[in-house]
Amino acid sequence: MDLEKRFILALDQGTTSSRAILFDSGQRIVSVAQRDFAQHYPREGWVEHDPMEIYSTQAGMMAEAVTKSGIDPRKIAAIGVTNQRETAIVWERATGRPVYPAIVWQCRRTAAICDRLKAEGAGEMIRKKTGLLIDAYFSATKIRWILDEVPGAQQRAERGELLFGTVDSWLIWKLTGGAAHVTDPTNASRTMLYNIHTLDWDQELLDLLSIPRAMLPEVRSSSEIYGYTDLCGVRVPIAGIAGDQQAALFGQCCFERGEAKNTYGTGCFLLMNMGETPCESRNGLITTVAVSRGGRIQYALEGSVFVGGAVVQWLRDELRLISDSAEIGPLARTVEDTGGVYLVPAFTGLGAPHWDMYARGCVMGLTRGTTRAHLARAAEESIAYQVAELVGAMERDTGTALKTLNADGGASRDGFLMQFQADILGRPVRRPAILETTALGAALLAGLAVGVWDSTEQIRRGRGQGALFSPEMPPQQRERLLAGWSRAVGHSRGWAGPQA
Ligand SMILES: Nc1ncnc2c1ncn2[C@@H]1O[C@H](COP(=O)(O)OP(=O)(O)O)[C@@H](O)[C@H]1O
Ligand SMILES: O=P(O)(O)OC[C@H](O)CO
Repeated sequence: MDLEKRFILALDQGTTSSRAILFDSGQRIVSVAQRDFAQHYPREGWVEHDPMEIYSTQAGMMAEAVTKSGIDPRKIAAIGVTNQRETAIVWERATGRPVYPAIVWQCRRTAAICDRLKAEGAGEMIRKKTGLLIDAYFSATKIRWILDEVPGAQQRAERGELLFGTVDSWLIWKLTGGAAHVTDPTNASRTMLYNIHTLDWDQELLDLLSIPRAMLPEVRSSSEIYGYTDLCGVRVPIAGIAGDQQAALFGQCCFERGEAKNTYGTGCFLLMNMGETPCESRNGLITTVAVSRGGRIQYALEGSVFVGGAVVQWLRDELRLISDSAEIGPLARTVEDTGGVYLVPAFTGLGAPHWDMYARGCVMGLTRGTTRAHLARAAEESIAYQVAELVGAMERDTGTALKTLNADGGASRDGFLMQFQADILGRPVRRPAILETTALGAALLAGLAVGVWDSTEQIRRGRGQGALFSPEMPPQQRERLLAGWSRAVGHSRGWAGPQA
């Protein structure tokens, strides 16, 4: 019997769904299983997930992807894990029970803790050590909130009874039956507790937020065996971890300094590989770890937009303007422009480059003639404008122009969006043949650890061609539209601030 281990299973635990994708050693998708899970919005600006549902959907999809493929699980060489980042989970070491729902990266409940840190003048120290700006986005203040609000949690954490993890740690702890409490630098660098220069949890930051070190996972590389799990009756190593945006960077073959990608998922995340030297942003971007592999670390410059494809979901689920996400592009195409309408989807504040926790969404320029097609188009365009702002900031920081934007993620299926993105950037947008670059990145990291692939050069050689969208919009029109966008953003700023 041929039992050559030439398949890799990627677990892609995203903000809105848990996915498992089986790849073969030719980097081709063999099977996909995906399930959405519940989003909880208990108060204005709050976002929570149920950690048990994160785990059960992910474990279910893992088994389903294997069953669907019909492949003998003994041929699966390893599992790679990639995940929504920053989302904070605290659970009991003894029972595995979460003490509170997962506080999701989008959640704004810790804005007041962030304001306090800023007022204490911690911003510069935090930026220097972590590469981040103080924002409710990152995990640290979410952990602080749980330790404050769950009775007895601080004392229990100090006694070593509670564990913290981002979603990767939580899943791996569950999948290994509590044997591995680990993470990797790409996830650790999103917590605001990890020093990206010493590559360790930072005691000064832990003291600042009174977070006991005993809660934190061990930080290992992004590509090595962390432990084993039972996959359909077979013991399979878990051998890759990366936060989803860093996984997509790797999955897009951005292995070298200067290579960049933008993922259009729930949010939009532009990352550029900066090589082995971290680059400090002066334009509202953050510095983060791109990957840690074979004793080497690479850094990335990142621009994070909180609401990207999520604006499409909002039109579908809340406004009910469309019944399926795929309808938005064709609907937007039915009008030549938005009729002067701008939609700023600052539903959970604004991320890069504005970093305004108190911004809220607005629609500007409505007239009697505004139709649902105009609104749909304005929503689509808002995704591209936000990404254009990131590209501008990145180009100012690095002093080099991006020749082509590599795109991926669920909303990059949308041809209208890709074309408008190319138009508004005045640069071509390249979409790869496999849009599941996040899962692919995790699979590659795991496969490299167990010898399915030998090198990144081999991986790059194995890539097919994708689609190219070339800019067609005249420059004057582009500038006029971008100026309108800036004015609209101005109206959304500070709306829900402490004075409001
Ligand atoms: N055909 C489409 N056109 C526009 N947006 C889409 C389309 N298909 C999916 N999306 C959007 O893409 C997002 C999902 O992308 P995905 O990469 O799966 O996200 P995540 O990993 O954040 O859960 C959703 O916000 C959805 O609205
Ligand atoms: O779930 P996604 O793909 O939108 O990614 C979420 C990010 O990791 C948040 O930083």
